[in-house]
Amino acid sequence: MTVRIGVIGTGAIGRDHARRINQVLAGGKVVALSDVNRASAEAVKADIAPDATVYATGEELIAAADVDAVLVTSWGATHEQYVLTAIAAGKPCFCEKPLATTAEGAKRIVDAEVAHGKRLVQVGFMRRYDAGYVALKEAVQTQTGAPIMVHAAHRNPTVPEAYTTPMAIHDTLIHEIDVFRWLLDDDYVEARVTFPRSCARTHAKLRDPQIVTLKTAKGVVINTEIFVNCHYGYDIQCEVVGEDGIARLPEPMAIQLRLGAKLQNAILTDWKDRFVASYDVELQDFLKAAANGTATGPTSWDGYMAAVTSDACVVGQEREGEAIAISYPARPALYA
Ligand SMILES: NC(=O)C1=CN([C@@H]2O[C@H](COP(=O)(O)OP(=O)(O)OC[C@H]3O[C@@H](n4cnc5c(N)ncnc54)[C@H](O)[C@@H]3O)[C@@H](O)[C@H]2O)C=CC1
Ligand SMILES: O=C1[C@@H](O)[C@H](O)[C@@H](O)[C@H](O)[C@H]1O
Repeated sequence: MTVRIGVIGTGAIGRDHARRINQVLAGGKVVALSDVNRASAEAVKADIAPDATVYATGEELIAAADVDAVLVTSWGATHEQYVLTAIAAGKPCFCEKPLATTAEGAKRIVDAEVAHGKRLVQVGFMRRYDAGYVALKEAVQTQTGAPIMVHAAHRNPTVPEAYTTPMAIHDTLIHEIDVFRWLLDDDYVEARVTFPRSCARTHAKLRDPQIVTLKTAKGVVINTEIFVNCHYGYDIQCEVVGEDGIARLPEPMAIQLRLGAKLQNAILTDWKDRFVASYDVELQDFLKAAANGTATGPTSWDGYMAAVTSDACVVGQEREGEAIAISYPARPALYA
């Protein structure tokens, strides 16, 4: 079966996911596009999906009879409305992170999906599909003993002026928040944020870098440095310290050079290149489940837990150094 896909939001990642579905993956075809900037949807139609219909609104796209499943890749603040509409229509929906920009919004999606009674939503936490993280999880579960600490870093070379201090949590750390819950099979109970002096390359609305410390229910302490003007590259680091040993996330494959009296390894500079393979695998997973009218992979509950934790971290930014407690309701059986 070919799953007929509608894409809402055809900017950077929407365009890239449309390309994946039409040119890389099996079992899907982009038949519908929508963007508040119609010219953007028309450009994706011209370049990638010539047979697609361009709709004026995301709601019209979701209602279209020939759309079997939906990709929500618009700005974060608009995700909730489209995911709720897709659930109401009973259509599988892949939603880029964040699932919603508030924990209340994410909870409304959880409640709607639970009321529907079947999984329909996959959240775009692609790191769970990264071969390095999958291998790391295997090592943590089978070799290094019970985890005690995690040391991590999320570094971007630069961010635009519009990127503010809370975005370091909602837009950037959110990947670590999700992937460490999955990696450790654990939940968070506490968050704390500290700021060293800001780096010279940051701007007025951004305190950069920052260090977020999360504590889990099993007592693991996770320290993550978020440094989004690090200048030198896009660098994702993670080391899990266990009872018997230490497991470290592999570096992306790179040719090692012995050149000019130096031993060199190139470092990537763009998140698109770092996680290109995981985006392919996560969307292939979505197409496979959508063909059966359902969804697998990261759940609405995972999106909700990430939103609850993000909110606590943002409070932690406002109350530097203070431990902020994290609490949430019981997990519904749909997400067991
Ligand atoms: N998983 C990952 O690694 C990544 C995820 N993202 C997420 O994907 C989403 C989109 O990010 P980008 O593509 O980088 O942004 P972008 O700004 O390049 O594209 C977003 C598009 O959505 C459109 N849009 C905004 N509001 C809309 C609405 N109400 N209805 C329809 N279209 C609307 C905009 O006109 C724009 O074309 C964000 O939530 C972002 O956090 C982005 C980059 C990487
Ligand atoms: O989701 C992403 C971006 O929105 C975000 O700005 C980057 O920091 C992340 O590494 C990338 O994966």
